[in-house]
Amino acid sequence: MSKLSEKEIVKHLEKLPEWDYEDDAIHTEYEFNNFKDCFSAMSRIAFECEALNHHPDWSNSYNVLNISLTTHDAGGITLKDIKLALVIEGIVEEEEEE
Ligand SMILES: C[C@H](O)[C@H](O)[C@H]1CNC2=NC(N)=NC(=O)C2=N1
Repeated sequence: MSKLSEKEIVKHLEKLPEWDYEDDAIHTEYEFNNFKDCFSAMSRIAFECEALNHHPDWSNSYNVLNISLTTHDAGGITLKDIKLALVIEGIVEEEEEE
């Protein structure tokens, strides 16, 4: 899969207002009510990543989750990153509503 142009990335990020684009990756940070909710979201995201065979660079500190997405094989941002970010948004939205 080839990497997206900067113009294409900016266009896709219109659907992902909480995500920033920097250094050939897209980034966001989530703050949950507590560690349990954060880890629960991480667990659900992990299974989706496996299903998509596309994995995040992420870090967790107590109730905060930082996620960066890039396609290592392509050396930049591809549709796989946009798709996974949309899936992650859906999971986090559900997690926050529970
Ligand atoms: C063989 C290669 O590692 C796999 O196709 C997948 C695994 N998960 C991946 N995840 C991400 N973010 N980028 C990749 O290029 C990638 N490649």
